[in-house]
Amino acid sequence: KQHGNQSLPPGPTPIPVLGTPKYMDLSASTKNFPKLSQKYGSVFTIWKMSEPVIVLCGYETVKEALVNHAEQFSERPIIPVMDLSNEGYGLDGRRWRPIRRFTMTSLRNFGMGKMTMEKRVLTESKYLIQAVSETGGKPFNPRMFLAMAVGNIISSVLFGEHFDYQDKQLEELLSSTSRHLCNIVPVLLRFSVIRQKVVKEKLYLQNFVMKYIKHHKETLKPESPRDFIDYYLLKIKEVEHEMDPDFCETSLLVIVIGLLIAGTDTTASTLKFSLVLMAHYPDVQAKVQQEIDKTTNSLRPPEIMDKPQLPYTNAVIHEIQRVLDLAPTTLFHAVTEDIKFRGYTIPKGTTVIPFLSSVLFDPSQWETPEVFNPGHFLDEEGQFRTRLAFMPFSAGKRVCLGENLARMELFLLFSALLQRFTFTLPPGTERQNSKYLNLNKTEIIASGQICAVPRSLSK
Ligand code: HEM
Repeated sequence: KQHGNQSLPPGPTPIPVLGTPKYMDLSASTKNFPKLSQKYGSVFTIWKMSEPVIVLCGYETVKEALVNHAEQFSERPIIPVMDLSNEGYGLDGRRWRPIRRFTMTSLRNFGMGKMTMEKRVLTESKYLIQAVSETGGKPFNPRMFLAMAVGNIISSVLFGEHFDYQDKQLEELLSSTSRHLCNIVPVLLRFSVIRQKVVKEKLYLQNFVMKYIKHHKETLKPESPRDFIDYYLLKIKEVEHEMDPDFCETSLLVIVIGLLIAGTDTTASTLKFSLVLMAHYPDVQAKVQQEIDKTTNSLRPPEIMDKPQLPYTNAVIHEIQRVLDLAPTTLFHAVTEDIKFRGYTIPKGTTVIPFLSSVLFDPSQWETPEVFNPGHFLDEEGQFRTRLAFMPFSAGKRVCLGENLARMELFLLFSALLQRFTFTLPPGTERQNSKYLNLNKTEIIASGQICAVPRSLSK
């Protein structure tokens, strides 16, 4: 197809002005994109009105773009909802590079010191276990508890706050962040998002976070930063002599809100899906429990240092993330300059969609792509093996900034819960196969119920 005098990848013919609206409906992308890819190949063009949008399919293609041409594919198109009030500072704004670098380093620093990230997660897992045990084995939807646990972890990291599970503030915060994320991650599209509402939620989040920034400024001790806001405030002081510093209170506010939105519902939904899946696959669950019992001797919750002794558990968590495919079209990318890719020309600024589903289900990469199979991540000796096509966090310069935290949360919370409880389907509910589970993810995450039957820990 000709766009100007350059050759774009092929694709369905756009309707003048409207483009290809059918294919811009991302909630249908898992259905539509494979068909388009079959017809036009692993790189094709769809149209958002009169703007071309390039879709990348399959492990080889996505890797070639995001990893081999990482720099060129590292830009973001402007997402109006996100751009509303961030004044160019957000992680998708013009100034993302230094802010992203700083944020990653500070999150990594929480791996050290008194209150390590692991300790924060382990502390929270106790509250979660308590809340789950109070359901007394009766059917319940664990979604809210999981969101509260994960919300508490990120708020402890960002501003040192732990909320009680009954606290209305936490509930408000969670529903606010979750409605925001729905705009971005189609599998989480449960609520109809009205623009006005988004603006209101944003204001709520702004006021909420501003209160903490104010309090932190008043109580900051430069020699002992307590959390992310403290680190950031110190950085602001360090660069305040600069003419137009990237680090200022506006960018702090934008980043903290961004982290709250990106860091809560993603992990909580993955955990929710994990528990329901375990109820549908009792053999897998029993094997995980056996491995955990053997390693921890039934007494203490699993820790990160146990991971090498828990290859099966680790494989199960990876396989859950693969089949969940939480962000099928990830966040949009854009190219930094005119580039040649696979014989085509993609003009500077063009939106690019790396279609992660097509990587996580790529038949050339997975033995049984459509089937839940922890064996994908195990070698012949039953040891854990990484797979290059495991990209639920995407890849390259824009790979999920919270990947380490998310993986730590998934491992610690999932294994702590399975150590204490056996998750079963409510009486009268039938077990389902991979196909059903694949087709009903949104429903399962939103409203699926399970029972948590306490296990008797021997010794
Ligand atoms: C299971 C949990 C999670 C999944 C599956 C996930 C997945 C993703 C994906 C696919 C992207 C887009 C990458 C791209 O553009 O190619 C992303 C971006 C991002 N994630 Fe996550 N994420 C998770 C948890 C978290 C957590 C816990 C945090 C916060 C601490 C977080 C913070 C972010 C941020 C800030 C970005 C934007 C990065 C940038 O634009 O430079 N995520 N995530």
